[in-house]
Amino acid sequence: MVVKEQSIVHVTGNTMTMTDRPIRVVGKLEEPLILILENVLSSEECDALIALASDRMQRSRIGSTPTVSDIRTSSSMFFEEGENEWIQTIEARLSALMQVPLRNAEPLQVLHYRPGEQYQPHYDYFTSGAVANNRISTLVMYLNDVEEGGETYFPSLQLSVAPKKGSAVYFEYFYSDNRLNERTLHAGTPVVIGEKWVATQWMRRQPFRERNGA
Ligand SMILES: O=C(O)CCC(=O)C(=O)O
Ligand SMILES: [Fe+2]
Repeated sequence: MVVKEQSIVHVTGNTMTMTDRPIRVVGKLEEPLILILENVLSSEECDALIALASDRMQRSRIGSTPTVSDIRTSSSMFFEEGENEWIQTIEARLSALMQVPLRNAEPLQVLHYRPGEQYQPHYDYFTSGAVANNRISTLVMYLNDVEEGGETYFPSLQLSVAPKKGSAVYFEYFYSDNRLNERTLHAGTPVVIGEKWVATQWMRRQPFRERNGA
């Protein structure tokens, strides 16, 4: 008998209604759980995140590596936890959607890719040594439409998600069978025409934030 492993997010039907807006489930892979979601952010929220992030972007660094890396050629920034009303509203929605308490959330990140820029295949969880409070799930939200390229690609699953403003891809990697976690290897393929803005929410296994309740 093949027993399906517990997932963090439970989905029934094609709409997730526990949040302040109806989020549509337009694609689903069971194991590892991957969801393609529409209507996660409103058009106004996407524009606001880009506007708020724009003058705070820096060339991305990988983890604590002090040097800029070719693995990720985009630029990025982090919002402060609940730093304004937009962020507060969005963070509350993402916590409900991802079914993880807000105190386990990392700060919301924004990434910007120009033509030719990409994020090479990687795991979002940390693989070096014993990590006490590792990441368990990711939501990548697309803040604009990309003319060509810039898909989120899962090479082990041969699954490609095209960016679409307000949509998102969710995946989790908290399985006891590590082969399932490893299938969440993913990349941001090079942008060919246009530019790409995404916001990423990572969740931790245990509380991570100082504020927003213990
Ligand atoms: O840009 C993408 O499509 C993927 C972003 C990503 O993998 C991340 O932020 O961890
Ligand atoms: Fe990633």
